[in-house]
Amino acid sequence: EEPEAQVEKHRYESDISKLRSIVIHSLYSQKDIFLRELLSNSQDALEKLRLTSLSEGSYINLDDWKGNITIEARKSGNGGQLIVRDTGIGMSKSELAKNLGTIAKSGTSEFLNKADDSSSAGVEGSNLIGQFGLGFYSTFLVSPSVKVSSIPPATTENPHPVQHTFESNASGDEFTIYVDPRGNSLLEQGPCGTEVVLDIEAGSGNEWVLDNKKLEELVEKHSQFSSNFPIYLRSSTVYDEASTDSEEEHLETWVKLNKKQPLWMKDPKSVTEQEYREFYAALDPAPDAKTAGWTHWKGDSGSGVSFRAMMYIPAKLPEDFWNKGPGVFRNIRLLVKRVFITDDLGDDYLPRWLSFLKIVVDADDLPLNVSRETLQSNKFLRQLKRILVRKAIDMFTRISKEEAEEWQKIQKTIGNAIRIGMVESDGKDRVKLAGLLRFASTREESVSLEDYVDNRRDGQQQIYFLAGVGESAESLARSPLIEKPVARGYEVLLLNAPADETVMAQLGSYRGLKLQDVAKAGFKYGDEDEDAQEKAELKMQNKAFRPLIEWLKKEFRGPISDDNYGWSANMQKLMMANAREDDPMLPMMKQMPKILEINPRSPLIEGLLERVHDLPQSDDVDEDDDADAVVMSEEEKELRETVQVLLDTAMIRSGFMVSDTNTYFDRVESLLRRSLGVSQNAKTRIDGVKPAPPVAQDTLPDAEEAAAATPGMGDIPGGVGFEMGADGPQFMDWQDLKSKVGTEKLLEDQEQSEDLVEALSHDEL
Ligand SMILES: Nc1ncnc2c1ncn2[C@@H]1O[C@H](COP(=O)(O)OP(=O)(O)OP(=O)(O)O)[C@@H](O)[C@H]1O
Repeated sequence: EEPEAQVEKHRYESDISKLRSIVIHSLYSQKDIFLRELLSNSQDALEKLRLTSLSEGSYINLDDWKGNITIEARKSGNGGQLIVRDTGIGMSKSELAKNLGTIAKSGTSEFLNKADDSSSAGVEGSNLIGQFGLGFYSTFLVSPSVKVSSIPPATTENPHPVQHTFESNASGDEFTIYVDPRGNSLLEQGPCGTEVVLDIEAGSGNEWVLDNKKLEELVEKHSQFSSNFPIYLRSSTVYDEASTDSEEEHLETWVKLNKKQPLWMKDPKSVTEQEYREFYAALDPAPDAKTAGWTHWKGDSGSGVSFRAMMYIPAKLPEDFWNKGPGVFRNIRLLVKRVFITDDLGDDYLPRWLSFLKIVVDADDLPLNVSRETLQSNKFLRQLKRILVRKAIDMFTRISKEEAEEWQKIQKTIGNAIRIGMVESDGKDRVKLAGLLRFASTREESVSLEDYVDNRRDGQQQIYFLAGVGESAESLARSPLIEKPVARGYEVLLLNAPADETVMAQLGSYRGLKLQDVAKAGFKYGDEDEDAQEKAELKMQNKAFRPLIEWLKKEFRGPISDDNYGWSANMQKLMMANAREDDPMLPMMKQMPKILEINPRSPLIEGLLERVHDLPQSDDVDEDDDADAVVMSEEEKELRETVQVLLDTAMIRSGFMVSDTNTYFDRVESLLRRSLGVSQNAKTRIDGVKPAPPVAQDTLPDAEEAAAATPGMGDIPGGVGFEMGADGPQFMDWQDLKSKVGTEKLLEDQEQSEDLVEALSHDEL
C-alpha cells in the first residue's frame, strides 16, 4: 500500500523532459488550449467514475454524487491561481506518478521524431499533442508551476484512500508527490476527485487566465458541448476566504457555463421539432435566426471514423451573402467527442454554394487538434466533405418531396445557390439539383421539371422555356416569342433568375427531353413532318409573304438577317450587365444580330403585306446604288417609319433593348402625331412659360438654423390633386383656359388667379 508521509522526488524520463519542452515551446501561440485539455480530462474522469460504478462488483455508490467541474480564478495582486476541480474518478499516488509523470500511450519516440521535424511549427505541435495524450502538459503554457491533488474512490483493495498532490515546475525535469497537507479536502465535494491548481504570475503575460470573461468565452468556444456534466465558474474574481462559509451563499456565486445539451448526440427520434429549432439559435448568431429545415444523422466515414452530425438550412440568407468573400462563413463546427476543435476548415472546404448551411459534426476519434494546415492530409475530413454535399442534396430532395409547400419557400431563398450548384456539379448531382428547382410556367405558378415532364404532350421531345432576367412571369407570358408554342398547346417554362439560361444550357436535357429555348430561332416541335397539310400551308405562306420579306430585307438590311446564331435577348442583357462602360465589345453586343420571325396569322403582318403590295414599284433602281439617292415616295417613307417602330417594339417585347431609345421615342411620337392628325412640324410652344425671377439678393439663414425651422414631413399640407366634386373630379376646359391665359385682364380676383396657376401646373405634370 501507499507509503505515507514525506515528499517523494521523481525524475521525468528523459523522453518526457524533452517532450514537455517541445509542447511548451511549440505551442506558444495557442496557449488557451490548456483549458480545453483540463476540462476534457475532467470530463473523462467523471465519465469513468460513472462507468466504474455501473460495472459488476463495484462498491462505488453514486446516489448522492454531484458530478461536475468547477473553475475558479483566485486573484491576488496582479497574479493568482486558477483552480479546476472535478468530482471524477481521481488518482491514487501511483496513478499520479504514472499518468502525469510518464506517457501511457506508446509511440513516444515516434512523437519525438515528428515533433523534431517541425520543432518551430506550433500548428503541427498542437496537432500532435492531442494525438499522443499530452494534454496535461499544456498547462505549463500558462503556468510556471502546477499542482494536481487527487483522491480515488474507496475500493476493497484501498478502503481508506489518501489525497496526494503532484507538483511540477515548467523549468525543472523532476516532479514531486506528497500527501496533501490539507488532508482529504476533496471528499467535501464527493467520493473522489481531482483538483488542478495553476500558478499565474503577475507580469508573465498570462494574467488573462484569471479573467472570468475570458474563461467564459473559452468554455463557450471549446467546451460548451463537451461535457455531459455541468461546468461552473465561480463568479467573484477576488478571493475572500470568509465568503465560502454558508452553503447557500457559496452556491450563488457559481455560474453554470454549459447550458445547452449536445443535441446531436441524441437519437433523432427522441428530439422534438421545438428542440431542433431552439438549438439552431446556438449555431446562428443572427438575432432573429430561424431555420427552415434540418437533417440529423449518425454516420461512418467509410474509413472507420464514426460521427454524428446535424445540418440546418437557415430561413433567411444574410443580405450580403453573395457578396461575401471567401473564408468568412465558418459554418461547420467540427468537434471530437463533444470537444470543439475548429470552425475553420478552410475557405473551400464546402463548395461556396453550400456555405449557407449550418453544420455540426462530432467525430468519435480524430486527433483533438486539427488545424487547417493538416486538413488536406486527414482522410476522414476528405471523406466528410463528400458526405456533407451528398447529405445536403438528400435533405433538399426529402423536404421538396415531403413538405412541398415549405420547399416552395426554401427554394426561393436558396434557389440561386442551387443553380450555382448545378453549374459546379456534374452528372447525377446536377440532375438531382435540377429536380429541386421550381419555375413559373404558362400552365402553373410553380412547376418542377418533374411536373413538366409528367404533363408533356404525346410524343413531345422537348421542354420549352423562355428566359428573361428580372422579368415577371406575367410579362414573360405575354412575350410574342411564346405565342406559337402556347397556341399549339405546349407548356413553356418562364425563367427569370439570372443563372437560368446558363443552367438550362448546361443541363441540356431532363429525363430524355431536350431543354429548348423558344427564343432561339429555327427549332422544331418534332411533329411538323407528319403533317402534310401544315407543310403545304407553310409553303403557301412563304410564297404569299415573299414580297413583304423581300421588302423588309431590302429596307432593314442591317438589323434583319436570317442567320441562326444570335444571342437570346436574355443573354444579351446578361452580357451587357457584366460589361464595363468602356468595354470595346459593348457596341458590338448591342448590335448582335437578332432574328425576326413574322407570324403570318397576325393581322398586323397581313396589313403590312398589303401596304407593301400597294407601294409604287421601284424595280428600276440599281441595287448597288446608295440607298439615300433613291427618291422614296411619301407612302414608302411612312411605311418605313411604321415598320421601324414595329421592329423596335418587337425587340422590346422580346426582351431586347433598342440601341437608341431617343430615336425610338421620336418615331413613336411621329406615329402618334399622324394618328392624331397633328402636323409633324408643329413645335411645342414655349411662349407663356413664366420665366424664373432674377438671381436672389437677400441672405438666407445658415443650414443648421434653417434645418431647425423646417417642418417635418408630417407637417406638409395637402399635396396636388384634383378637387373631387359630387360628380367626380372637376376638370377645367382647356380651350377655355387657354384663351384666359391669353387675356390676363380677365383675371379679376386673386382667388381665380390661384385656381388658374394650379390648373396649369397640373397640366404640366
Ligand atoms: N482530472 C483528472 N482526473 C483523473 N485522471 C486524470 C485527470 N487528468 C488527467 N488524468 C489522467 O492523466 C492522464 C494523462 O492526461 P493527459 O491530458 O496528459 O493525456 P490524456 O488525457 O490521456 O490524453 P488527451 O489529452 O489526448 O485526452 C489521463 O489519461 C488520465 O488518466
